[in-house]
Amino acid sequence: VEPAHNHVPQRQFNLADFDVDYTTGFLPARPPISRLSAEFELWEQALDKANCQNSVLSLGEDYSPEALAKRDSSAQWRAHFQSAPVLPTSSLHNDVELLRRAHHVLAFLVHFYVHSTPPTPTQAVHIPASLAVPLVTVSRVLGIAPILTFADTVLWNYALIDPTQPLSPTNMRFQTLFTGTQDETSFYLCCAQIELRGVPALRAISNYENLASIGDNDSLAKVACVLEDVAAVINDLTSTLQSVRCTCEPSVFYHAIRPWFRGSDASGPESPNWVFEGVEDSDRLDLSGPSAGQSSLMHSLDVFLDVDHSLEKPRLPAPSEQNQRADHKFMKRMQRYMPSIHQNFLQFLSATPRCVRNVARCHPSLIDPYNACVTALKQFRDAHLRVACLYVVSMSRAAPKPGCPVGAMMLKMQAEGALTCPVTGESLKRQPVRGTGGNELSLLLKACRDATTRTLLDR
Ligand code: HEM
Repeated sequence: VEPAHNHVPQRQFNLADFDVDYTTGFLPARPPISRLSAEFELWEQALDKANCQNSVLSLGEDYSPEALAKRDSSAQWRAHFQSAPVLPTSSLHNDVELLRRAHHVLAFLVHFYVHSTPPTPTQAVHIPASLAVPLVTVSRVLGIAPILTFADTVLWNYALIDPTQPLSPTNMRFQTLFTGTQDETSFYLCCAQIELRGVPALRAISNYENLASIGDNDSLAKVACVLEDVAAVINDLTSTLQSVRCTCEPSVFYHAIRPWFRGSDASGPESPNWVFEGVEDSDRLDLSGPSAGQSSLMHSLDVFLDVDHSLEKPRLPAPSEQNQRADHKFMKRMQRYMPSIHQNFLQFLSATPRCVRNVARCHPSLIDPYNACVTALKQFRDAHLRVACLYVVSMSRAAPKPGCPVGAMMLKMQAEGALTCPVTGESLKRQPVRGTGGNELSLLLKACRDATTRTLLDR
């Protein structure tokens, strides 16, 4: 019996059906809109006050004199939402660009609201209904989690520097920033550059899916070309990822930018969840912070190559004890933080009748090109582990730099033998280093890397 993948595909694979553009990929081809209509000025004006060089807000966990000087203006900014009306959103529901802008604005406002509040770790953070209800409503229409996502910070956050020129890494800026630093811009830019460089891989995958048949020499040569193109893209993604080190300072990332990203679960399972006032079942919402782990491009590469992060398929070498302790559901869960149409894209891709790993297994000439792709992705994850270690793990262990009052205060307290910080109440015991989604970081990243290695085929 001929394998199923040899037959003419029953389905056309069309990127455009999934709102994936042939030149900009998962980034919208039309630049995201920059303001909602007048009826939503309540939100837009609040964002204006938070999103500028002289923002009225400061990080609640920052006890520097400059931050303390903004405590009153921060409190006033937040108080405004406690008495603000719950604006109806139905006028946005038929326009995906307006819905995305609303999600972007509201999700940034929620993070500004939560993280400008001085922390009280034993008490739940309450998000007022004026923010919580419209955010949950527009999120349900978009089919995306009601929190700041990779889409809000990168995909739906760009603007063209010169609107007469096409989108490119040198012709983009970002509309909303927590810190206004060049480091934050560079971090989003690195992610956007990866999305753009990934587009030829998406086109190659779509060409593969649409090949009339697979089996004859001509079609096998075409599959080998697809795999070579995808491997070249992944190698470039690794260089782009590493280039972030030149433009984004680890201490700025760790101490000034990343605290704004923290989601409801960032301090681990025991910390109280955020409460969305006016929302039923608020405790069942998906509320992890934004992560490039939500990049549909990276998931597309995994799905195309059949990387099994869930440890469901029999692969060798068997997962280590450490791999088994990691959160196997992380990558699957991150898909809920993508726009639903991109989730559908991944589902469609994963349901392919011609999984390229199976095809390569049946055709020895494809094993090397296939393994070269998987090796490139494994090398991306090795490089990513080093970046995450430099920006997160080492920063969490390093003595704080001068000018980092939060870290300095915590160290002083620790030296004096205190178990909890008297100001924030935070435990001073050494905690496992967690990702923005609350996962134990190195366990998770190594498990993702090792799942990639297990995808390699034997020669
Ligand atoms: C300074 C740069 C970066 C740092 C510090 C960093 C850090 C992290 C951390 C802490 C995680 C754990 C999951 C979580 O968010 O909770 C993670 C996951 C992830 N990140 Fe990054 N990241 C960086 C840049 C990027 C870029 C540019 C990409 C590519 C788009 C990327 C792709 C991923 C992916 C795909 C995951 C899921 C785990 C995996 O697939 O290995 N990261 N990252």
